Amino acid sequence: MLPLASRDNPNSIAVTEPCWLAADHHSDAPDSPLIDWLTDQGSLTQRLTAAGDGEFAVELLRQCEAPARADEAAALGVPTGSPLWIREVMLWSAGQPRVFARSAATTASVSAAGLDLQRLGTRSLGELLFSHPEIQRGPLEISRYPADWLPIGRQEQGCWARRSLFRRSGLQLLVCEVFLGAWQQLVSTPLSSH
Ligand SMILES: C=C(O[C@@H]1C=C(C(=O)O)C=C[C@H]1O)C(=O)O
Repeated sequence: MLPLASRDNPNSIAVTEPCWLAADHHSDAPDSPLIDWLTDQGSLTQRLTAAGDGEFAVELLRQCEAPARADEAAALGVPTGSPLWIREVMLWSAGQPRVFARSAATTASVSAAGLDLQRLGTRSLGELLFSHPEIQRGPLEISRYPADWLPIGRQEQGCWARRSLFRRSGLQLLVCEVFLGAWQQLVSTPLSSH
C-alpha cells in the first residue's frame, strides 16, 4: 500500500510502519546529501561533530526497559512485545537537535556485553561502539520513520531513518537514527548562518 502524503507537507510521505530495506531497494530513496549520510558506515557522532564545527552533544531522553516493536523484534529475533533495553537520545550539532536515535537490545544481551551500557549517560554510544574494533556493524537499512514514534514536539512526517545491528559475542544492539528536518539545515547552509 502506498504511504500517504502528509497534510502539512505534501512533499513528505507519512508512514505508520517502517519498511526497512537496503537503500538500493527503495524506489523513492532520497538524493544526496541525505542518501550519503543514510548509507555511511562510519560514526554518525563523528560526522555530526565535524558538520557542527566540533559542537556536538547527546541529550538522553530515556533509557529504560520497554516492549519491542514488531520491527525491532524481527531484527533481534525475539517476539514482539518482549522486554528490551531501550535508549533514546537526541543528537545535537551546532546548537540544534539534528538526529533522533533509538537503540534496542535484549536485556540479556546488554548484561552479556560487558560494556557498561547502563551508565552511558550523555556519552555517545557510537564512540563506545567504534572504540571496540571487535564489534561488527551489520548492513544499513533505510526507511521513512513514523512521526508518532518521534518525541512529542518533534513528530515530523516523512523523516528518513537508518538502522543497523552492532554485534559482538553475546551482544546484538540495534541502532536506529532518524534524520530530522534540522539536519537538512546543518548540511545545506554554511556554519556561520546557523
Ligand atoms: C552509533 C553511533 O552512536 C550515536 C550515539 C547514540 C547514543 O549515544 O545513544 C545513538 C546513535 C548514534 O547516532 C554513531 O555515532 O554512529
